Amino acid sequence: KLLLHSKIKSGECIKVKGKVSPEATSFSINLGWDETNLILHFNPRFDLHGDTRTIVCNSRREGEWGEELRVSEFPFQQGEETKICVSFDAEEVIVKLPEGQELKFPNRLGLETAEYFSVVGDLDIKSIKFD
Ligand SMILES: C=CCO[C@@H]1O[C@H](CO)[C@@H](O[C@@H]2O[C@H](CO)[C@H](O)[C@H](OCc3cn(-c4n[nH]c(N)n4)nn3)[C@H]2O)[C@H](O)[C@H]1NC(C)=O
Repeated sequence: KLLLHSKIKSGECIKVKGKVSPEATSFSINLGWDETNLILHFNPRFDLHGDTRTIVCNSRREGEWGEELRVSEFPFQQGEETKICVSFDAEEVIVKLPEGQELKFPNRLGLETAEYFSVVGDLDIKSIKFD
């Protein structure tokens, strides 16, 4: 589990490199103001809550989850290295997936700076870089 509390400005790209656990069920990357106010909950599920090999994205406002968006691509493999880049502005959050695909998710809270970034679950973090 990694937790960062630092001012993250829009336009910066947060690059997470890590290795997915061999028996991974899911991991989450969360960006927002604090744990209960998230502009991005990025949750690849290998096998969780009835989802298999599905990326679930959502927002969270004062602890309440918003409407989930499910993504068709699933460019992750258990036991493999992965690299994900997260950036955002007042309108949207952009997640660059390992093979370069870009996932866009509305910034439902309109946050222009983020103070909270966490990585949770079955991902063994190798590095976090702020580009
Ligand atoms: C079909 C039954 C009712 O719908 C289900 O309702 C579940 C509960 O709300 C949904 O799962 C939540 O979905 C949220 C995003 O919308 C979050 O992913 C939530 O997990 C939050 C979480 C995980 N973790 C965590 N800690 N450690 C690890 N490994 N994970 N900490 N907080 C999940 O428990 C789940 O995605 C949702 N499924 C569907 C298909 O809608």
